[in-house]
Amino acid sequence: MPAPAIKICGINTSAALDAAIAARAEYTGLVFFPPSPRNVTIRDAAQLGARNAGRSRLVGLFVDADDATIAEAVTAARLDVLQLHGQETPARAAQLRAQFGLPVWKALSVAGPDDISGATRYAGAADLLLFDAKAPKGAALPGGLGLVFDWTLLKAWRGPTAWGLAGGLGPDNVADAVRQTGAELVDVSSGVESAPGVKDESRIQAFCRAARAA
Ligand SMILES: O=C(O)c1ccccc1N[C@@H]1O[C@H](COP(=O)(O)O)[C@@H](O)[C@H]1O
Repeated sequence: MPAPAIKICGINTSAALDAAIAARAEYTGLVFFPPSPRNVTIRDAAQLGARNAGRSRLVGLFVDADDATIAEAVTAARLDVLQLHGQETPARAAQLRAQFGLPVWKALSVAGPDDISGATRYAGAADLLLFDAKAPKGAALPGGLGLVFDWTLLKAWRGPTAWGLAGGLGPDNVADAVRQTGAELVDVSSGVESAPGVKDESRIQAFCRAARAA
């Protein structure tokens, strides 16, 4: 089984970006969602994009954002990928892909078997599906909560679209997650932090090492 690609999300400082790149994460993520403790301003995003300078593929995370918000972020940070983490429909995903000419990753909340089977509706609209745990009703954020879902549900996944695993991953469970699911990509945010929004360099390194050793 090939090692999964790795995305470290919620990068909001130069030190965190450098740590993710040093640990050879293929993707780094910037959160453009003001309620998140990981939210970056356009000014931060521009600085991080310039510092990244193509060393990792930069993913912009949006939650039901409008076109102007996405356009400003794409330009400022020189984003490589759009991650849609809200209620975006297949039509909206396809429209954003065409409009910005960038790959689109659609995050899907998983709580039961229907959430896996329903993902096929994004075939042809999204370039990658990111299966994440469903946030509880009333949660402040739709992701980044450190919640794990039942990975055995993924055994039923039969779609044609590339996919990745997110939700409650960390240095201690990522190898098991990869072995159990065969995920092509793993995505982590809170599991490599010392506090919400504060990335921990040693946890980033441990996560990447464990994911590759799976
Ligand atoms: O990280 C956030 O603050 C965030 C905000 C809004 C939507 C998604 C968010 N994070 C993404 O959620 C998953 C799982 O995160 P975690 O590893 O369980 O903390 C991941 O894709 C994050 O990028």
